[in-house]
Amino acid sequence: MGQAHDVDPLAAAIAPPPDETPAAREARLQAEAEAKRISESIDEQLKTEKAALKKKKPIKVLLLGQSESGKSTTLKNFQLTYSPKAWAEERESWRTVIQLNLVRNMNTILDLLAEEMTAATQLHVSSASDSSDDEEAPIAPPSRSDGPLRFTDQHALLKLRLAPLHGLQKDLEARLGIASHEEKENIAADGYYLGRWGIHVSRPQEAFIRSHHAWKSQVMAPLTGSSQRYREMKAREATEIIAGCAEDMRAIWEDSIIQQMLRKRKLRMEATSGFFLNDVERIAARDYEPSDDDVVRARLRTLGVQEYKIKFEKGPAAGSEWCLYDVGGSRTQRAAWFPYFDDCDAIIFLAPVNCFDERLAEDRKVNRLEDSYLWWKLVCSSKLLARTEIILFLNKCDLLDQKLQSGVLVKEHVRSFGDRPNDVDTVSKYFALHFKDIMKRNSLQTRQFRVYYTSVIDTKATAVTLSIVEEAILRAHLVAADLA
Ligand SMILES: Nc1nc2c(ncn2[C@@H]2O[C@H](COP(=O)(O)OP(=O)(O)OP(=O)(O)O)[C@@H](O)[C@H]2O)c(=O)[nH]1
Ligand SMILES: [Mg+2]
Repeated sequence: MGQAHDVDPLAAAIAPPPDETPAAREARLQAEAEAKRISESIDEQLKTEKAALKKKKPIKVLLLGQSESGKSTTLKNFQLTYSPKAWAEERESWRTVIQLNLVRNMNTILDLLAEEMTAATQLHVSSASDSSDDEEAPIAPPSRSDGPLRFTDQHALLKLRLAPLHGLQKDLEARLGIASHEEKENIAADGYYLGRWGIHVSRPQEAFIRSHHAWKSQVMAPLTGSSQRYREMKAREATEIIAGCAEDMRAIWEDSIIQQMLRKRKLRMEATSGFFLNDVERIAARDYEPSDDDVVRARLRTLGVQEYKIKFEKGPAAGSEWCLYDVGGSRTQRAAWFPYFDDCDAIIFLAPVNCFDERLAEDRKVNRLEDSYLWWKLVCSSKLLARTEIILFLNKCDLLDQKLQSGVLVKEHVRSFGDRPNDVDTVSKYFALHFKDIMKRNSLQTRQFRVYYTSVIDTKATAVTLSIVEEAILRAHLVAADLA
């Protein structure tokens, strides 16, 4: 009885008949082998289809790095290099942003001028000690070691004539759907210190975008009837005001007392984001068309995470679609990065190397280079990114070069640098070694350290870098698909 229970009914059902002839056995074995072959080929096909599907999925690339590291500028380089038709179609929409950048540059100077002129008059009236508490001041107060600024009536006149630019700034922001006063606490805390000698001068408040679709459609989307006429009228009005102010803007910018004032305030306008004052004449022309370089240099802060789909028109990835995610880089926005780590093919991490002597406005105790190291470590050690390709752009090498040439010594800010030569090559390689070391220590599995020394406002050089990066990302995507 016990034995009867041990017989497997299925095995019994498929077992060959006890009286099977050799010919029948041969036929059965052949049929079984054929069935196995078909089953294996179906499995193989399923695997290939799954991999093909994964390969077809858009490649996802995340651009990470602190604010003003150059993420949005890198994204623009991707668009310019790989999607030139779409880029050309959008170029026009950047005119308003560039006008806004220029007007804001000038208003920064006018605000300082107003402050200095008031201070100069007060100096005559009273010798009362003004507060030296500059923590909250948007721009550093005048340094007392500089000589007095000898303003003339001409300065007062220019200031008066350029007064309409304040209203125009608001108008342009409104046209772009920009909320420059919204979330003021974030914005106010988001100015870096541009002090040439490490003295902390925060940059003027910036406007930001929530959605690139939104602002582009504000200036580009076809409208009808009175809305379209109103928009065209506002655009013409802005162009006219700027054209009318062009000469005065140039006069202010080139004025020696104004330059002295900026030096005194330790504000290097040329190093600030979205600087266009050297191009006043060109941009203020009524028929101004933004050049590729202008668009690449135009500055709009990113808020949140912006998704860009780029259809590659050329290169090894031609025909494929990539999803690039451009994120806001200030500290308050970094929590929004994490959900995008999942299912991401590659990360391009931007670290500005010129900022070794600057501090975060969000936290004035934190050095900007240290902040990059910290977030690089977080990215390298993330479990979700364990198999993601990570590429490092040590960016703003051009500004690093300028800073070193102006006499800033790295060893005074990064003690471990010691007595190495204070040149751009040695300094950037030294920083790269540190990033490499962090990656090695913190990656969950061995990964290749891919580093590029970039100045992403140089579109030609960046196109070359991107072609190498493109291949690496493509390869990583295919390998990941085959492993899926
Ligand atoms: N000189 C120089 N300027 C650069 C370089 N990269 C970016 N910039 C400028 O730096 C400013 C900030 O660049 P963005 O690309 O807007 O910075 P971001 O990382 O997107 O900043 P958030 O949107 O605030 O996170 C812009 O005005 C750029 O033109 C560079 O390599 N060299
Ligand atoms: Mg950005």
